[in-house]
This record gives sequence, C-alpha cells and structure tokens, in this order.
Amino acid sequence: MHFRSSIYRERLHSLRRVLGEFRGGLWGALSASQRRRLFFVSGLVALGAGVQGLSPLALTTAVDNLTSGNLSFALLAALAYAGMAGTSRALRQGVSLAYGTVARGFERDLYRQAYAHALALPHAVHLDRRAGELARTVTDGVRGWRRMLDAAVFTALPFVVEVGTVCAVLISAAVPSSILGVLLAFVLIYGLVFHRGILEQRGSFRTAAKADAEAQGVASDALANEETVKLFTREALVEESIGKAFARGGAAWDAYNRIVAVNGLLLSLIFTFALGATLLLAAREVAAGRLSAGGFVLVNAYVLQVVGPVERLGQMAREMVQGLDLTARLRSLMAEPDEAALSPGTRTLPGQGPLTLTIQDLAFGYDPRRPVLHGISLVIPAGRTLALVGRSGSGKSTLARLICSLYRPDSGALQLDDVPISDLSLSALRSAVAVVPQDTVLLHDTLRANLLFARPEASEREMLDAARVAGLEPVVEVLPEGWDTVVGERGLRLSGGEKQRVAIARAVLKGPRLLLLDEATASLDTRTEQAIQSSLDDAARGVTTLVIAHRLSTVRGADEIAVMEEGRIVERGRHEVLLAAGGRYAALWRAQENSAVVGRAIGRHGADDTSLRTSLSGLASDLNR
Ligand SMILES: Nc1ncnc2c1ncn2[C@@H]1O[C@H](COP(=O)(O)OP(=O)(O)OP(=O)(O)O)[C@@H](O)[C@H]1O
Repeated sequence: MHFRSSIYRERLHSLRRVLGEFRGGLWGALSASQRRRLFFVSGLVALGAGVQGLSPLALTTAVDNLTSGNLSFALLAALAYAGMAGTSRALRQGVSLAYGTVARGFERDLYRQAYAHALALPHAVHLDRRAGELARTVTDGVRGWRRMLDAAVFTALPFVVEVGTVCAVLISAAVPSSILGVLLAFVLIYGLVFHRGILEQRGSFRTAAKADAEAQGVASDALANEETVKLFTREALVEESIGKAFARGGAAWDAYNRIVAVNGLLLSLIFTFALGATLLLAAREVAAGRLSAGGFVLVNAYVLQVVGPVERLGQMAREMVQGLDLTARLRSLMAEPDEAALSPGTRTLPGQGPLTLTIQDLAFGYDPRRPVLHGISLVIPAGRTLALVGRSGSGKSTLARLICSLYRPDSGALQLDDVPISDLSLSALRSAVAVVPQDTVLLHDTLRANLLFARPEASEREMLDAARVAGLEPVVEVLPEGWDTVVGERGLRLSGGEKQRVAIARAVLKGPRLLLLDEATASLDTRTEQAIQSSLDDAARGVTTLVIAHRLSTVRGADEIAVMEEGRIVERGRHEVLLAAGGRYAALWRAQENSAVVGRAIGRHGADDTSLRTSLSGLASDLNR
C-alpha cells in the first residue's frame, strides 16, 4: 500500500513538473495574440460541450410533449434538439480552423527554440550523437507537445463542462438514485479499467517507439554511408539489416496494438453492460410510473453521452502519456546546458588588428582516461605565423579546437592579447577567429550563399577578392550556373579541393584577427597548392596565423615551426635552424623530400631502375629512423 502510494506521489510529482514545464516552456513561448486566440478557442470548445450536454434535455421535452399530445411544442423542442446538436458540431469545426493557426504557430516556435538550443549545445554533444538523432528528438518532442496541447484543449476542457452539465441535468431532472448509482459505478469502473490499460500500453508504446527510432537510425546511417555501401557492394547486407530493424519495430507495434485492442474490447463489454443495466432500470421506473417516457430517453441519451467524455478522457490520458514519452528526450535535451552556460565569459576583445596568442602549460583529454595534450606552451606574436607539424594523431587539430573553445582545457591557459579565452564571450572569440578545417562541410545552398555565410554584409567586390585569393575563380567559371550553383548536401557536389577553396575564401572574407589553417591545402594538387599558397601567404600577412600542415614544404617560410609528438611540443624554431639541428623535424623533412623524389622518379617515363632503387632505399632508411 505504502509502495503504491509512493508510486502515485511520484507520478503526481512528475505530472506537476511537466505541467510546470508546459506552462513555462510552452505557454511562455506563445505570443500575446496566440494566447488570446487560444482562450477564444477554448471558450468555443467549452460552449460546444455545454450545448452538447444540454441537448438531451430538448429531446426529453420533445418526447414528453409527444406523449402528452402537445404536438406543436414537441416539434419546437425537436427542432431545438437538432439545432443544438448541429451547433455543437459546427462549433467544433469552426474551432478546428482557429485552433490550427494557433497550434501551427506554437509548433513553429517550439521548433525554432529546440533547434536553436540543439545548435548551441557543446560540440562534444553533437559528436556523441548519431546523425539524424537530434532532429528526430526535436520532431518527436514537438509532436508530443502538440498532442498534449490538442488533448488539453479538445478533451480536458469539454470533459469538465460536459460532465458538469450532465450531472446538473440528471440531478435536477430527479432521475432515480438507482440509475444514478449504476451510472456513477459505470464511470468509475470504466475509468479504472482504462487507467490500467493506459499503464499497460505505456511500456509497450515506449518499446515500439524505441524500436522505430533504432530502425530509423540504421536507415539513416546506411544513407550517410551511401558511397561506401556502393563501393563495397554491401547493398544486400545493408538492406537486410534495415529490414530486420524495421521488422523489430513492426513486431513491437503489433504487440502494442494487441494490448490496445484487448483493452478496447474490455471497455466495450463494460459499456454494453452499463447501457443494458441502466435501460433496464429506467424501463422498470417507467413501468412503475416513477419516470416519464422522456426520462427514459434522457437516461439513454446520457449513458451514450457520458461514455463519450469518459472515453475521450481516457484517450486524453493516453495522448498525454504518449505525448509525455515523446517529449521525454526533448525535455532532457532542453535541460542540457548549452555552450554559453558552460563558458560564462562575457568580455569582448578590445582594439582591432592581429592578436597575440599565448598558450601556457595546456593539458587536455577528450576522455579523462586518455590525455591528448600535455603541457603545451606557445606564443604567436601578433601578425606572425606559427606552423604546427607532426605525425597524424599527435594532437594538432585538438589544439586548434581548444583555441576556438569547442572544448575546454583540463588545465593551463589560453590568452588572446591580455584576455584569457575563458573570459571572452563565445561570439567575441569566434568572430575574431577564422578556421579552415580539415574537412569542409558546406551548406546545401549556392556557392554565393556559402561564401557570404562568413560575412553576409560583404560586397560583391570583397567576395570576388576572397575568391581570387582562394583560387576559387577558375572553379566558378566552369560551373554552368556560376555563383548560383547549389553545392549539394554538405557540399558533396564539389571535389575535396574545390570545397577546401570555398573554405579558404570564407576565412579570407571574414577578415579574422587570428587565422587557423588546419591542413587547409591538403586536398589540393601540388600545382594548385603552390598557387594558392602564395595567395594565402599574402592573405595571412599581418594576420596572426596558426598553420597545421603535413606537407612541410608549405610551411618552410613560417616565422616559427613547432613539432608535436604524442601531445607534446618536442622541437621549435625556424626551418633552417630545425634542419641544421638534425632532430625530428629534419627527419620528417628528409622523409618527405625522398618521397617527392620517389614520386618524381616513378612518374618519369623511362626512369632507370637504379635511380628508383636509390630513392626508395633512402626513403626507407629515413622512415625507419
Ligand atoms: N572527438 C574526439 N573524441 C575522442 N578522441 C578524439 C576526438 N578527436 C580526436 N581524438 C583523438 O585525439 C588524438 C589527437 O587527434 P587530433 O585530431 O588532434 O590529431 P592531429 O594531430 O590533428 O591528427 P591529423 O594530423 O591526422 O589530423 C587522436 O588520437 C584522436 O584519436
């Protein structure tokens, strides 16, 4: 008993919490005119329910007047009955129209809020989720809130009004207490059975919805890997796993539908029994002269009518519970702190022009069990270029992500001029920094829109200048629709090198105070790279620049080169100094030189075997060092 009461307390508590969120989140999201409209709609719904509740009275009057021979009054009452039934239906239809506008506005606001929050969540949260999962969470959540709003407006309110009217009429019409007793017992039993059914359905609904979401996840994963699937000819395998995933969803929905059907049958039985019992009792009362024929009709009408609101109330409970389940993931998503909450800095960067980047004793790990960066200290004076080189996985891009505050360091400090990055607002920091990432992802929009995304207010001239620096002009010239070419989802209609040029142009157009180039030219062929490199050098002149590069030839002119190994800076200096030192950098340089020689030797037609062998053995000995 104690156990059950604690369950109910818990449920009441969670219902209160959700209602609080409903009021705060949902109600708060409505504009004043939307609220007024919602009040208006609710008023109409209540009016419709009241008219519906009173209409059997007119029918009763018609029947009583018919039996007493007062034909004209009976006709009037019959007309009133028809009018009331029609009015309540017409009100419902009219209400749907007005409600549609409010509900759509409401959904639009919710979508906007939810996506804005999802976008503001820390980068790591996005990496942890499967593609499409966030969008599904938002869609499900909005559907859930909408269901709850529908249920509240169209069911809860009319239920209260209709049942209130029915009770008032039955009591004032002096319907015998035995009939009222059966009616009350019916409503209670019906309600309890329905409640039990809802609880039973809830678990099954959750299982089915989860199975569905998993199936969708499998399918979108397959679509995201479309190229890989084709190249490995794994269509059959993928089709089978999609089929299995949807079959699991189907089986879960079958189980849910079985429970719904069994409950529905049970409720129909209860209803039939209650209708039979009340009509039997009413007939006996009529026979004994204690109830008029009109009273008999009234009882029949109300048994039929009371079942409507009770059923709708049950449906409402089901809709509310399902709505609650659908919103669960969105509610927890909305409760997750966004980036701004985790980075409470509010300062802005004073002045203009290039910034000095200072990094002191920085340590970081994505996972506390595996540190990635250890004690990194660097300074890039304003307007200078520092190149970060080193093996794959040594932590170069991670450092760039920390500079942009996509992650927060575990210890140590990052500073721009004299301001710690943690003190800066994210928008102040990110509007001063431009990044050309390793993998460029573009918006599914035109080339022009993708470029202007960096600075929407930029003039045509500025846009074209940026495109020239990035070597984008020749790309645009050969495209049939030029700047209006739509680049495809994530920019997939462009080659890797073309996308990289868009990314460079975007960064140049932004006019940053700190430029981060993370293998910005890695996807370009050597000749294009050389052409862009000199333009990039021009663009970077006077801008503080951190260049991450694998091809050392692209950074030999940097003011300083830092070599990273396993999350540590192991060497620093200018190109010539590092070469002369004969350390890690010199080894990397020789290895790349040799591979270039090998490449040239292999590419040269008629290269004699001796020169190829010499180049390969030189490369092998360097790589083995
Ligand atoms: N989001 C992440 N979560 C967990 N570990 C990560 C994440 N991103 C990178 N890592 C790990 O951190 C280490 C450093 O990665 P990082 O991308 O910084 O290396 P990198 O030097 O830029 O490599 P590359 O030259 O190949 O781009 C790698 O071992 C990588 O597996």
